[in-house]
Amino acid sequence: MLVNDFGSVDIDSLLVSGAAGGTVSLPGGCMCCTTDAAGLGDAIAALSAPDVGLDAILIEASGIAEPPALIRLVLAARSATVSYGGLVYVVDSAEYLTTLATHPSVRGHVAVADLVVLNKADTVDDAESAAVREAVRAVNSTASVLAVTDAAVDPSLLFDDAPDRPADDGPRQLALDDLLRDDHHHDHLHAEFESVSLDHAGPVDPRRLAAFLERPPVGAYRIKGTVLVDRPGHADEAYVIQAVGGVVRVTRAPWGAQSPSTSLVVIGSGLDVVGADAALRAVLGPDADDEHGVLHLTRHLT
Ligand SMILES: Nc1nc2c(ncn2[C@@H]2O[C@H](COP(=O)(O)OP(=O)(O)OP(=O)(O)O)[C@@H](O)[C@H]2O)c(=O)[nH]1
Repeated sequence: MLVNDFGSVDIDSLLVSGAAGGTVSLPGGCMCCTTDAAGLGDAIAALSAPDVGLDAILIEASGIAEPPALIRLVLAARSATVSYGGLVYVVDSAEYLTTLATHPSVRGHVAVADLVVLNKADTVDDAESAAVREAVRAVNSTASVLAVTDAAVDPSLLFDDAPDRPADDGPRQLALDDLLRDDHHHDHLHAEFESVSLDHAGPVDPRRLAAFLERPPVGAYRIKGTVLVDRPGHADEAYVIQAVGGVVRVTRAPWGAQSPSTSLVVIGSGLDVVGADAALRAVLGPDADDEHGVLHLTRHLT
């Protein structure tokens, strides 16, 4: 976790104690005012080295940080081992409308969020809750919006299970897959989210898939999967898709034991499941006369 607190940037050395080198410090003050992404980029690069073994890096911005600037810094830090995981904005349901009146700039923060968590749902009645949701929707018509108590968000909305680890690999930091596994053993105290999936033996239309990923359905948080692009020179390996809030990452991977096919899932909250399902199915193809359409997908290759 990278914590950005009012001008001084510190990484809690305990939280990254398993990381190579222990603590990484970011000189230069508040991330939102940093004109040069090097400090943050270097820290993200150090933390994402495969031997460090972190599953995810969470940057907690202070209340005054500028989310658009933070997104730019994180996007600039993308690499073969780092992809953008989305901007989550946590709202105090009881205070949000008052805060909007006193700090109108909050609208600009909510506007760029990929997931808006309406926390403290237990402190508002249905009418207040609906008014908060409407105020969020007024500035952000596409984000996932999830009302919760105690900020209890199902981690599967945000992350995938990590690849299998050895069953007993000794003392180490708690990993996200431990959390996910553990979570499945409990009653779901957190709000439910929706998902829509597609498994198809055939290929996609790459131009339509790219458009779908770049402009995801309302309420979608992330889209992932592997797809077959049935064009000469493209079908020999899978295209592996990850997208959050229109930020698309595409890589190639061997089919291995899997026969070439298409498998996609859209995960979100406030998702129009029927509409998202129809939009997802509409990416199947390909259009026979669109030989250059694949460029719309390959331009996202990393
Ligand atoms: N009733 C209620 N109280 C909550 C909920 N979530 C958090 N709180 C309380 O709100 C207070 C603030 O919670 P924190 O987790 O410290 O919030 P924070 O945003 O991290 O605060 P900072 O340290 O200022 O960044 C605590 O007293 C929590 O117990 C909720 O869903 N319902």
